[in-house]
Amino acid sequence: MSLPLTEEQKKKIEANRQKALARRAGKLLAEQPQSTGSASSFAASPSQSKQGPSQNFSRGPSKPKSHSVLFGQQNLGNSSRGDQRPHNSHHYQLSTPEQVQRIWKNQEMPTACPNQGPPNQTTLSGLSPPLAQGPPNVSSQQLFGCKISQGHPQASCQTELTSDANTTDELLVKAKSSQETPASSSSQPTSDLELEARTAKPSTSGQNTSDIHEGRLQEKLGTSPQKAVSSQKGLCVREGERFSVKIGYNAELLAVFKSLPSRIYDPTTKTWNFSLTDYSALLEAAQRLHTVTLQPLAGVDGSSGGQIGLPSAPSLAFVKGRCMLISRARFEVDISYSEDLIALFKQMDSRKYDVTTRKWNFLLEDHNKLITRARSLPQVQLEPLPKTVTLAFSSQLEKTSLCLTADIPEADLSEVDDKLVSNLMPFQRAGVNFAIAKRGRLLLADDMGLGKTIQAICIATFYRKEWPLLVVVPSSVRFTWEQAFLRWLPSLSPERINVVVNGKGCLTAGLVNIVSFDLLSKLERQLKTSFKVVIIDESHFLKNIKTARCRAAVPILKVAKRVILLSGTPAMSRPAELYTQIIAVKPTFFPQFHAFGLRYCDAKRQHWGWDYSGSSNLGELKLLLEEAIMLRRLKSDVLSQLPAKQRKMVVVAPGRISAKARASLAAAAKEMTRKITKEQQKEALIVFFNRTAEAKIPCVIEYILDLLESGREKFLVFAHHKVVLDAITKELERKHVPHIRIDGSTLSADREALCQQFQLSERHSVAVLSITAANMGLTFSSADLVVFAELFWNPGVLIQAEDRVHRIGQTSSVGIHYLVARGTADDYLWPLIQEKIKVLGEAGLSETNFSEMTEATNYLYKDPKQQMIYDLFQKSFEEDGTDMELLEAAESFDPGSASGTSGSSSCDLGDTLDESSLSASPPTKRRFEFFDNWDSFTSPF
Ligand SMILES: Nc1ncnc2c1ncn2[C@@H]1O[C@H](COP(=O)(O)OP(=O)(O)OP(=O)(O)O)[C@@H](O)[C@H]1O
Repeated sequence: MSLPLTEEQKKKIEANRQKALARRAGKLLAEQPQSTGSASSFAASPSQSKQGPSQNFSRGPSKPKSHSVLFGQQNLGNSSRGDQRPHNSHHYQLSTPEQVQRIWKNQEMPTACPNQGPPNQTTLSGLSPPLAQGPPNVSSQQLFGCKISQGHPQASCQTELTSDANTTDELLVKAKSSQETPASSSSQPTSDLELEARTAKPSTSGQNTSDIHEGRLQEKLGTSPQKAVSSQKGLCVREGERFSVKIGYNAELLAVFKSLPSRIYDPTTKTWNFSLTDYSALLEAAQRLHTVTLQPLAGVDGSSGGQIGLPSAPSLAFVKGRCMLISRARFEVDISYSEDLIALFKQMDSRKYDVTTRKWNFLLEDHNKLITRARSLPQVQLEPLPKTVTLAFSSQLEKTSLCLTADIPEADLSEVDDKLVSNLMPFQRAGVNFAIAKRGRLLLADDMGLGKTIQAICIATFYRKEWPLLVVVPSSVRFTWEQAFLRWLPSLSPERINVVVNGKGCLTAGLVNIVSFDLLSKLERQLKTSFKVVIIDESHFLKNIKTARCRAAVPILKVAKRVILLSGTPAMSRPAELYTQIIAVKPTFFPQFHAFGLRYCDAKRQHWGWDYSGSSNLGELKLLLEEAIMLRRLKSDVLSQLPAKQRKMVVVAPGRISAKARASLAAAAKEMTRKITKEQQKEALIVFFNRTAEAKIPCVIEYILDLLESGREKFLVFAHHKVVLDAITKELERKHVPHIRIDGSTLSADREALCQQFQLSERHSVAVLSITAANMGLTFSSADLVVFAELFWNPGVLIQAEDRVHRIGQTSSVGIHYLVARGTADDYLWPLIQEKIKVLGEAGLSETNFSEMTEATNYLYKDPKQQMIYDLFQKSFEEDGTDMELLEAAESFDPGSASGTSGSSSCDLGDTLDESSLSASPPTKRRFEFFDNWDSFTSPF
């Protein structure tokens, strides 16, 4: 109990109170006898007593009397503008920049505050990270190592705040003298000086610093430091509907924490947090602990006694929050309750209150007005929308259009080849309009298979006057792009297209230059002048700035006038992956990654640096990207415009076929053109067919790996030769890609189970299937892509195989990719298939038209020998029994053998496979189940 004060004591107290230290006052309070319970009231803002989470506060018995005032004010003027998030509020702040600098110089510890500038950037509010509360089951010894480093495992035991010690000590001495009497807890308001003294000792663990100072103080006073260090200081910090306690490890307090029902331990900040309903109980329990002094929530008194005659909390209430975009037209304010702010909100004509989120939202045109007026409220700190957002939506900020979609004008495409323009589907035309409205800089992120290629060619052609054009693509699709240019731009002569095939190629040899990512990084130094128009296919390949491909592409994109990025999966797992693509399109958007990371990657400071792997404010990010950079349509959005099946001929890179494989192919082709017996010719054809399989393996694997890297999750790969099936499965195993395999050796009983396994799999999955053994009777409708690694001479079988995914249960448009390698048997098989389909179509037996994909394949049969081979193919595959011979040859083909139907060693297969992948497999039970099922030529739908 306090003794009555004499007049003289009161005067002395009044004189010194202005310089008293908060810590000392807290200590004195902790030493006061506890009062008995009575009904508590929240002395914080009146608003809190009327509305908001505080309405739910449980009312508890008596509380410490002056904590909330002594610690309740913060030096608001020093708050960093970026420091908006309640859970990052800082509790010890310095009064002057000089103090800040002095302290910072002595402070090497990284902070845990995500609201700071980039790593190593010194800012005021970074000075006081939350005190580390010992995690469960971790002793203080383990956690802190030594006393001074308490609060942060990284803290140096040598930490000393020498530079400001004199100033602080002086204040402490004065404070001490003022506290010689119990009147130090008197009812006078806390002065600025007192606050200054209190806040002049920031540290990573508040307590450490103050302990040092108090230790010095005790030394100066010749008293024992025992008392000064006996009580551990901490404080409560409001975080929306909850509050956290920032304090070093204290076993007794930890036991209290664990007794509270709403407790949550946050391992990132190493603090405990609680529901406000447990606030009174916690303060009361902490009050009983002699080893702990807890600063209550700013402006809130959870006790019955409340304040010790000091001004009540309304004037101390302080709220921080920020604006978030919630649609093209509106933004929302995310902030805790403030009566003044609500009054301001109510002045806004466009105000709306969302009862679900319990937040207010406004038209964008009210944004600037609201922010300006909120700045005049001293206890409100409202962060505006980021500059990038306000710039992107500047027209709405001036005057909000209520239109929820941007008005995109129709582009004039009269200069673009009519063949292309007239073939654009309506949504593709809209995509081209969007791109041109964005002046040729965009990320076209349409779902896979929606025809990004045709749109990109159209957009690039709109800027044809600025060509030469650079097209950077995954290596496996270089020739597919060449085909697409030839197909859609008849005005472009084939010689003007330059596909760079190796490191000796020239990047600028054509009007259209197509290069792989990897070759670009080798050849980019060739560039003397910049490309003004650049297309990047699968632009998510650039997601990691540290990769060679990204380092090569980004400088080219920076200087290009038009940048057309294409990706069906621009970010596969986290927003951070979008960053390079965003700055490639708009370098002025978030020029520093850290700002992007703070807002959209939930950036968190860890002991090793910043962690940007999270995600935050995704709704706003999506709106921002869609407004300024990105166009994304899903298949489901445009399904009515899509055909049920979209076939694509993928010309696989001939460069991948090794010289030796090519030589053996040429030898086999030559053999077929010799005047030999029918039997010999057939044998030569089988060799040619087998050599084709062997030669295609590296290209096939490259293509499959590119698909996986592009985010294709589930697809079917059909092949015919066992050696191809083996190589694919081996590679998938090596890459740990889940897959199933069904071939001639799979038992009937297992087929359905494997099929179900694939159907139900939610992750990546590839079904590796034999064309002949798995082309019918199985349903794989959970996939929407089929890849034919090899061609098969019987189109009926191919279409049956396609229909494993295109069947009842399929809700999407299905993509079919035929991998075709030039200079192989595919040169003959492909037209053979087309020819057969044509005949069937004429007979009304097929709606399928393969030829629509192959208009540009006019390289065939310029040579009479090629015609001879084609004739042989035609004859052989029409004769009864040939199928069986070819099938058996495919099954038993062993690339390592020296027989007439094999020959070269496995090292002929190119540079992506190791020898063992092609080793002969044990004999298997043959099972050729296919037969012509002409019914399947008509769509089941
Ligand atoms: N307007 C069109 N007319 C005819 N065919 C089209 C049209 N649009 C797309 N296609 C065809 O659809 C198939 C898929 O197109 P494309 O390869 O451009 O898709 P994508 O969006 O790039 O897919 P992915 O992301 O998988 O690469 C191709 O065979 C293409 O020729």
